[in-house]
Amino acid sequence: MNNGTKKNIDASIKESDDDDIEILEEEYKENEQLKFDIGALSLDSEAKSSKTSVSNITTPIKEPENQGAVSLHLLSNEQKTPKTNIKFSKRIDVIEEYKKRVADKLPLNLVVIGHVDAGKSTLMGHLLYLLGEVNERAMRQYERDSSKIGKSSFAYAWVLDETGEERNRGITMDIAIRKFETENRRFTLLDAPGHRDFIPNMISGASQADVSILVVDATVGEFESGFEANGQTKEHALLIRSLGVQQLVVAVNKLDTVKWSKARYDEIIEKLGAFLSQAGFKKDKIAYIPCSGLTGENIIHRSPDILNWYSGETLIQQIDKFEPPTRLLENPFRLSVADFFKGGIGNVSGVTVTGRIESGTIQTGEEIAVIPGGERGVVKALTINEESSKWAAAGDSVMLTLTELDILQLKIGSILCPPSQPVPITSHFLARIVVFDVKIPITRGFPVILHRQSLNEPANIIKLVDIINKNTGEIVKKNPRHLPKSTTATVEIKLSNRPIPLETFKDNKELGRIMLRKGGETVAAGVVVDVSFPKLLDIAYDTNSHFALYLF
Ligand SMILES: Nc1nc2c(ncn2[C@@H]2O[C@H](COP(=O)(O)OP(=O)(O)OP(=O)(O)O)[C@@H](O)[C@H]2O)c(=O)[nH]1
Repeated sequence: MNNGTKKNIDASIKESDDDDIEILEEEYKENEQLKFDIGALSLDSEAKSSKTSVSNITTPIKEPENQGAVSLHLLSNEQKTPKTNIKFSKRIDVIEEYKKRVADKLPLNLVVIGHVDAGKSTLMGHLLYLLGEVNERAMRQYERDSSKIGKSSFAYAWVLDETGEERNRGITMDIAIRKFETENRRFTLLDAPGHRDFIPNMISGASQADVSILVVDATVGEFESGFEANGQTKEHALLIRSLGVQQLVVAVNKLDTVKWSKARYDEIIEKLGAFLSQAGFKKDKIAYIPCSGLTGENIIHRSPDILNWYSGETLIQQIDKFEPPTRLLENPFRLSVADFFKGGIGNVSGVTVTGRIESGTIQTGEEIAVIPGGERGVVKALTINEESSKWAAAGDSVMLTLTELDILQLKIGSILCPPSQPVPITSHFLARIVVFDVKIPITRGFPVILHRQSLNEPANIIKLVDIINKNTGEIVKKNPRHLPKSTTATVEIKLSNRPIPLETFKDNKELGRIMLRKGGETVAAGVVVDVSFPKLLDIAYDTNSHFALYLF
């Protein structure tokens, strides 16, 4: 294991706690050797992969046809076992450059979540305005235009809700991205839609986040409807925790509607606190801020006669305290494609891909492969948050213009990676999941939509392997017939239409997280344990040619 990889693993160990979702991650930390043993399904994939020499030999990896019937498919060993200890002869020492960049202010991706109409866009729009990110003229224009259509209360929300449809409907539909800085942090703000119809967009945005603001509406009845079974407060909080977000600021918003009542504030934080601990947030990683996005109270300033019972931080002071996340800088480069289009950045022609770098680094001039497919392209231009750059690193949301690449080879959710270190693709894998508040228990064959970053694909839970005691990690039942709510379990999942790029959590904690949804509700979240399914068949295996024959 190289030092960088070890550092990443150590850091993720430090972050762990002992809650439901954390239990999944615990499995990995007990394992310095990175051996993995799940009951009868014992394997030692890291040991195997570390023996694999990573050569320059690369094989175009073709996406196999639909797996309705049994089909034979060739994969290279390299694809199966990406390794991290490769030295690139890069022109720029990106890790050094990255250190210089963050020495000044730490970059963080911040997602704002919460039930529909909790006031997310208004709060963040107002915050951007108070920070000087929206100029006076534009703000006055928003006020005039919103009042013209009888929606003057939405003026601050319009800073973020930019499309006509969003403004007319008064709801956020897609993720809005803005930048702002506090004294010690440089934020990329992702404003997520609260409406349940747009949860896939919310997942896509939240999967890019390091930290989060959860906005709750303090209005009598509104907090309650966001918090009940069908409300998005709980679902969003569970989703972001499952996506690896550990630090949370809860904005107890619209306190103006309850006359700045301390009793109401206390009631809300008590109810939420109990739930958030269950959802896996550590108490010392959650901060509660009383505020009003509409009046601006306690965003940057506080009037002592309004919140006279509160002496804590303002919203800005609190978010300035978010801690730096662990970036997988030394892992192989991985970018999950969030979107793509024909045309390039500036004068460069080509195909442009947007997404977040999940791990590793990239610089202009480098060659990448698109998985699945194996199509190659060369990075000709790149921007980080719309600013031109020669390089980018894990955690950056980027646009890459690629030349020599056929746009037809791109799909949302494809992974860009170095041709010598391709991400595995799989249509059948083993995962450890936590079952959410499901009405009907999960049974064998259960159909789901699998989410991984921006990718969503139909799949089935084809085998319930075991149920695990969430406190001890021990297997309490093998081959269960069903998985009721709150169970932690190991399951086999099979993609219905096509194989997808996926990595185990221990190889890449960003690409190794999945979310399972059904009928518009999130039914489970978890981590990928093994992607080398079905097991290698001894039909043909030629160690010299670096090829293994797999049966899908
Ligand atoms: N009284 C009061 N109203 C607020 C406050 N914040 C937002 N609102 C109002 O609540 C409504 C919804 O606000 P938005 O900011 O669009 O809510 P949202 O959470 O972004 O909505 P979605 O993104 O669609 O989920 C608007 O009418 C706002 O003016 C507040 O602090 N006090």
